[in-house]
Amino acid sequence: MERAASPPGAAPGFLTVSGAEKTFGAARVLDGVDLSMARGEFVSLLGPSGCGKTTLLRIVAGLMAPDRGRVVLDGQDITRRPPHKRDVGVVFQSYALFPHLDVRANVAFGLKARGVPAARIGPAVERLLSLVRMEAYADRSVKALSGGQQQRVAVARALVVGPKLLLLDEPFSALDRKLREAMQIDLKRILREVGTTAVFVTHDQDEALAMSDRIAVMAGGRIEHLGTPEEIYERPATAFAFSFVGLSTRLPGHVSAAAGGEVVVDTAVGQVRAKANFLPGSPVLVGVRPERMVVGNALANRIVAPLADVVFKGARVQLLFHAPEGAEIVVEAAHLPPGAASGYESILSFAVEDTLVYPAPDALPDLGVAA
Ligand SMILES: Nc1ncnc2c1ncn2[C@@H]1O[C@H](COP(=O)(O)OP(=O)(O)OP(=O)(O)O)[C@@H](O)[C@H]1O
Repeated sequence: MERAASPPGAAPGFLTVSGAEKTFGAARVLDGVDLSMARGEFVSLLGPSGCGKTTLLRIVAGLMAPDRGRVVLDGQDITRRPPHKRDVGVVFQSYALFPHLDVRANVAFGLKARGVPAARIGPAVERLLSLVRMEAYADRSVKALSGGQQQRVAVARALVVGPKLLLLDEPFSALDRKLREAMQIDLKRILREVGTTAVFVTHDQDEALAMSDRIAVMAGGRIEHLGTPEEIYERPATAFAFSFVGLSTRLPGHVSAAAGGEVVVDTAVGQVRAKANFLPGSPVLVGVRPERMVVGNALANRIVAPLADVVFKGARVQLLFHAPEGAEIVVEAAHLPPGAASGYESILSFAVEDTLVYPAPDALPDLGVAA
């Protein structure tokens, strides 16, 4: 997977949000958020509807003041600075272009407003139009553009003034899937070329995994895990992050033995071992990714469950097994096991190292409205 890497040796701290809190009435929407980003980095805020992503973005943009906390950009405390004095560009889901202006005038707008001489505006606008591949549409009214084209113009308009930071709030959510994927690749290329630091709000985990240097998984006004896509997927820090990102098997259980950094967990479908530290008797949630589980007894942890359903995914198949108490076991395999049919009792196995264990949430995590 190719990602725009942060410049070598770049330390976090180009953008720092510390202790951000925001309450609306009785609702605490941000509950002490800390976020530190390196120059040139692309970070996605990922989480279910209402978790506070947009509120955090608006605080960084200066469109809303935090009740507590600070925002520092490139060494300057901008917490109380108005939006237009922050050097921050914003692209929203709705394109918010000026409908009475053509594409070129929309992109030129920010430079004109800053009193940049006309001789410098022309080349800057042409460069941005070429970057977003909209040169051929420069004279067209923005009303005569498709959604994807309008969003390209919105990105060009935000970048033309050379902001230190670009904030994007679900910019592709109105686009169909194919166009959205094309725009993701394009935006990555554009930001790499300009080297702009960006914060990207999405509730679409595939989008976050595909685009980000790091992802901040948010829930209930907090960042649950901030890490690279690989870290977030392979070693999520919390049961929520594990459950929200990717498909997963989640089995409730109790620790029956613990020694030397390893635990044994009793689940409704069998005993499993994992590398973790919990006291015996602790209620836990065992987690396994679908591609880490195999049909058959090849690996050390073995459970038995009946096959409930098969979902063909083209090159792969997803096998769904039922565990008691409503838990579902998901296995991704290259092909259907011979003789597999609904109700077929199977041994499923997975490695001790691939078995994740979390403190049992009060209830299985509420994933909100996923993409
Ligand atoms: N100005 C406001 N006044 C009152 N409540 C607000 C205000 N802005 C946001 N909220 C509430 O704060 C919570 C978090 O909103 P926010 O827009 O940050 O969530 P989000 O994670 O971006 O969700 P979504 O993906 O649905 O946009 C929501 O419950 C929302 O209703």
